[in-house]
Amino acid sequence: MTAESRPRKPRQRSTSRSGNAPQPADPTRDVAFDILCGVVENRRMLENSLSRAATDHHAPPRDRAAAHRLAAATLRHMGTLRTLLEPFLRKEPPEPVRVALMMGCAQLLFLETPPHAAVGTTVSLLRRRKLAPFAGLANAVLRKVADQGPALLEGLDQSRLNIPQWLWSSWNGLGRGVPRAIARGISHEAPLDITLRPGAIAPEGGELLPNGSVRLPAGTRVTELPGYEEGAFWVQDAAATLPARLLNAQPGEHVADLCAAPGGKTAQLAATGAQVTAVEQNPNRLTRLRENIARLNYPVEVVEADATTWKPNVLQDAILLDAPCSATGTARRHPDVLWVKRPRDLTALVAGQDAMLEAAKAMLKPGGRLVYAVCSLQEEEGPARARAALAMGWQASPFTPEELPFLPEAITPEGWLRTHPGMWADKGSMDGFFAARFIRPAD
Ligand SMILES: C[S@@+](CC[C@H](N)C(=O)[O-])C[C@H]1O[C@@H](n2cnc3c(N)ncnc32)[C@H](O)[C@@H]1O
Repeated sequence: MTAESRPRKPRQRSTSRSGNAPQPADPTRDVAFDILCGVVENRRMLENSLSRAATDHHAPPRDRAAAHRLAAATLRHMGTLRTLLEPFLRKEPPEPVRVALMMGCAQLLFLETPPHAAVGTTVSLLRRRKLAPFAGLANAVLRKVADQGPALLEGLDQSRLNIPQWLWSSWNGLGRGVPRAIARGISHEAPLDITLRPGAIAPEGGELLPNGSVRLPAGTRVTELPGYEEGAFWVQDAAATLPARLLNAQPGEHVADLCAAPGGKTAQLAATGAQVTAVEQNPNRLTRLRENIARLNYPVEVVEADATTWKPNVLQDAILLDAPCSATGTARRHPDVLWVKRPRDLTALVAGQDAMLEAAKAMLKPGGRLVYAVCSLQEEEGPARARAALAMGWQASPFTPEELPFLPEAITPEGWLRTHPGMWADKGSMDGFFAARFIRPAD
């Protein structure tokens, strides 16, 4: 039974102003509901709503984590849930009511919540949120879904329904069958991947992946693993380890990590013995980066700066540019990305990526190496940026399959890296990354 499916003991009671009986408090579902309304109604990213909602509802860490998983499960199956509910709704309900119904359905169909709990808590939620007139509808609809839902699911093309049309079409360019493979990869909660500090011992129960990452079951709380406080490892998806690996930093080299927070790639670079400078602009993320580097105790210089204007004291031997992007490659960990991002968001992101590619030239020694990386599946942010870099005067330095002997299929004919959530399907999948390597030509 998952954390969010456990029947909860009412801790306090809140009285609805609609004149109904007092409703039991349920911070898990209150927080999940707020997160989902933020995504669906305001295109707000899950992480941006979570802290505020958890504070508003006085949700302790356990409820916060359960709310996160419940909201993520609803978002992961949202296309399916909308379609499945359609025949049970004679009139279009207000969007918050639909959100509550989808959350109830997700519990019934994907989280093994007992029907009485899924139905009862949804009815209570609507009453707490001044949506009491829809409580009867929710009761009737969710009871029907509990009965008929599993059979109805079998007739639905869930992979197709759970991916917005514009993303599905954009992924067709990745190859025949790839959009469906990606959709399948996204449909499961992602496991926890960690990268071990050299010489550290893997926590018990972890699976060693071919790239050296250690994979733990979804829902594992990283801070509770032995070795976390001592800095024995850091959180990093298996695919996210590849760009820094392909930069091939050497002991003593000056290496800049542009756009560094929360610092997974910074840690990888520091572990090689290179002299690493981590550049990050966002103050909140900078704090996380500093905390992570302090926990890992690596001698990294952390700089608060804009990567488009930062000037290093010495020209660098190598640069990793992990540019801000649409993050569509991380949809299995952040399914809100699917419903928050729009095609028009790409314009500003692409302009920023080009500005960083241009600026990085002046930071590097002639002959120095640059790896450009994005956790995006979008052509505009990947191959198109690699071509733009060549037009800016960068010289191509293609990756070879021999550099990734455990994943040669991720190296494209152009010598770029392309991973996606359809890869390593038998092992629990991986995030989508694009990377390309360049050399700064001699002047
Ligand atoms: C994809 S994330 C980096 C992930 C990181 N490299 C890692 O492996 O943990 C992109 C980061 O770029 C930062 N960023 C965005 N614009 C920036 C800029 N102009 N200069 C420096 N950092 C920037 C964001 O705050 C964010 O932390």
